[in-house]
Amino acid sequence: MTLTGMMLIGAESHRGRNGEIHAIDPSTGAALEPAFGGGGAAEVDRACQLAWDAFDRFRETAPEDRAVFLEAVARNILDLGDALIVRAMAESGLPRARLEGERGRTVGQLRLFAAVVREGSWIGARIDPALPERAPLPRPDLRQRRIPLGPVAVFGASNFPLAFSVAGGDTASAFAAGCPVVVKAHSAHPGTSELVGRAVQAAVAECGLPEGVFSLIFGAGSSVGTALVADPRIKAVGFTGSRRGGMALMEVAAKRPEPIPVYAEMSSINPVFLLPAALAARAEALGRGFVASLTMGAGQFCTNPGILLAVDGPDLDRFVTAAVEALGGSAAPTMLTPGIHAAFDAGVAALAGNARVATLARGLDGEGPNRCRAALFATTADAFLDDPALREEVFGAASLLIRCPDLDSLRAVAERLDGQLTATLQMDAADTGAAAVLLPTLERKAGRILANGWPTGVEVCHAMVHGGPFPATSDGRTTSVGTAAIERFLRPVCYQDIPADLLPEPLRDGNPLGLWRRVDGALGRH
Ligand SMILES: NC(=O)C1=CN([C@@H]2O[C@H](COP(=O)(O)OP(=O)(O)OC[C@H]3O[C@@H](n4cnc5c(N)ncnc54)[C@H](O)[C@@H]3O)[C@@H](O)[C@H]2O)C=CC1
Ligand SMILES: O=C(O)CCC(=O)C(=O)O
Repeated sequence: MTLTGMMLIGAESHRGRNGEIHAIDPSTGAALEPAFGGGGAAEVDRACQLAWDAFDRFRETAPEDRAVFLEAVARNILDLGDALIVRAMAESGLPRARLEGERGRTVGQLRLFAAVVREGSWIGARIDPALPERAPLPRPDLRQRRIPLGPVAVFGASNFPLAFSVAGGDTASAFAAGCPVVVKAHSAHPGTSELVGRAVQAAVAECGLPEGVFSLIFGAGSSVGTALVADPRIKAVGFTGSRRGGMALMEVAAKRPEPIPVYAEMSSINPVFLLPAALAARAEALGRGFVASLTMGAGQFCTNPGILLAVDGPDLDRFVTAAVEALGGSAAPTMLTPGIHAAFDAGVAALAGNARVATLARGLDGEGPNRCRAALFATTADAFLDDPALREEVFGAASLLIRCPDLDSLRAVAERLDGQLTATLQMDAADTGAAAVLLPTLERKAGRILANGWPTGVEVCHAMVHGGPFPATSDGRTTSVGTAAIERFLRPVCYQDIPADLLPEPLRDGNPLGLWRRVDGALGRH
């Protein structure tokens, strides 16, 4: 498929006239063809109107039809073949194996949501039949189901050009819920976005859905994103990116005459607790495992292990020796964009220049622009507690070890952490007591707590939580990965004494869709 540089507004291709966006190959710094025309208020207005016009029909599609649509998107993405991978490699600097894996995850995610839609428990059907004889007052007939919120604005993330972008988790879960989607493409990978966007657009047509189910808009700067979130026909937002960007969009959403939810996944430093018995038993292996997790993908994961906490002593020194050796030999991969590289270098320079922070190791330097030289720093618990700057995310392969005098101090540091996507315990059986003391704190701080693994690598499944209290996300009640992500785009409606022939199918007597329903309190397929 030849790239056109055009936006996709419903069924049409449309060239934007608000400036030009060129992808940059971060490994060379060269601009890639074609130029993508930026959108503006007119394109946002048209896409939102089409999405609104599509909403009532799309939301009432039968579960089977919506599932078939999600599967068609997955199939069309695969049908793009190697051209998609080649373009994504050029635009992101990410290696082939990583992008092929990410494509598998993206397609798997769409198919998983198709299965969720068919299974139907997301509808949340509840029926409390009327009790006309109840004294002192009769109970009316009450039936509840969940309906989609309305058109959703999705912001593609730079660091996952497939799995968190045009047809990524936000889009898949919004479609599954029955929401039309207007995507604001990330300017770092416009070609990848157009290719995937065309795969979605074709699936909409193949499935006979209204064209407004999907649109894709380009735009440099903040105006397209702001206009999209401000548009009254948009009813929710999915975002993965910087804290500054997420907060700006939350503000736009909150200031609307009708405020809307923004599900923004923003910044996390993902503490790893190296507990004493685990350190004593396997300090060297932990050091190497940590560096592998830290440096994977140039550390460009929001789940990257950005701080380590441990009680100071000889076992921690063994860990440091192993980590320093591994990190000192780590190659310098290309980062996603010149901006992300510059932000990484600035964050590393700030840590290196902090008088209370020691530089333990730097990775190898590399040829060419935008290389990520990994970095490991150390500080004390007191310094960490005193200096809020040490709690900020440095996006990329940089981490800070906090040497604590004892377990009480380690817990005090944990108490002062901001909200996190993950918290990791490296522990042996003899650490169970220390872990039990930390656990309530970690539950309050993080969306996912792991033992004896590393936080990078998020399984797409039913039990996953990829979320957490602010600032990890704007709404810690939800997840952006896994099937529970559908919950973000639904709200309950109760039908009281509504005549049977007006009731939506999921709530009709006889359970025509064969759903799991809670009838008079009892859950069953009735
Ligand atoms: N926590 C995470 O998962 C991630 C964090 N980042 C952080 O974000 C930094 C910049 O990377 P980007 O991926 O470009 O993220 P970004 O937050 O700058 O941009 C993401 C998207 O939001 C839009 N946007 C940003 N600010 C906006 C505003 N004020 N109004 C309207 N739209 C706005 C952008 O146009 C883009 O489409 C990185 O250096 C890193 O620190 C980046 C990727 C993932
Ligand atoms: O590691 C993953 O699979 C997800 C990470 C993520 O959401 C991110 O880096 O933005």
